[in-house]
Amino acid sequence: MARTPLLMGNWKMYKTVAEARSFAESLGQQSAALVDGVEYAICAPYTSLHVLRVMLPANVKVGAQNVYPQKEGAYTGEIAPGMLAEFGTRFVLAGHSERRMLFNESDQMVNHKVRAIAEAGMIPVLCVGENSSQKQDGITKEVVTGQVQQGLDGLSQEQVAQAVIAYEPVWAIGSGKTATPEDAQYVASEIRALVADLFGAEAAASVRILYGGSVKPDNIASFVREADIDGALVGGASLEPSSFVEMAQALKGVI
Ligand SMILES: O=C(CO)COP(=O)(O)O
Repeated sequence: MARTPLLMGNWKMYKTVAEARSFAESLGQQSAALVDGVEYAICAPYTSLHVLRVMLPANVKVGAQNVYPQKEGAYTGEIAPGMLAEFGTRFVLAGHSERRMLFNESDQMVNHKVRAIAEAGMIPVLCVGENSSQKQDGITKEVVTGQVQQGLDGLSQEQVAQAVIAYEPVWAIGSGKTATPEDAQYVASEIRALVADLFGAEAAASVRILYGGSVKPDNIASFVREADIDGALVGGASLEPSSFVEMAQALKGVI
């Protein structure tokens, strides 16, 4: 497969700097178990980005979970893309369902963030997914492709080729329930087909699509084995170095 698989943790609002340091130390001790041929990343709270950048093994990249889409200005409490890029942040999440729901982020705001992240030279991770009532109504494809179309609007073909899209069904997040690999593959294939329509075949062949939602060491391989799923965005199971390493090991057979 031409696309490098990506195992990405999303720590959400967990871990102090001291806890992040001890995670990085522990992962460093086990770094030989991080199989080659996979790209690794941890999206951490802003406060832990620096310690992770300094202490994580070299093959584990640092990501942020949010950003404000302005270069600078009177935006009390916000963080600009350039501030993240300055010390080596590689990925930034945009449009995670928790931000869409709890902080009322619209598709338009998500799109501004995606553009600002790409313009600052980092890789946007556009998060999309249907909620349970949308799933029951049978409109998963419409919801997800709508979010992707609006989220990527205005990016260049090259920026889309570099980007990451995370398909996370809202009902699967933190619930212990997952999509079936077949359903996740179907949605991922629809996302890739839409990217091909909007940005061309080359961008569609390069963009990485992750599955997220209750991914664990014992189920990650079943998703990443699917043709259009290039990795996983993992919440709870990314918090312990041991389960992060177990997920890396589980990918051995499927890359
Ligand atoms: O929201 C998620 C990652 O962004 C998924 O969280 P869980 O892996 O804890 O279900």
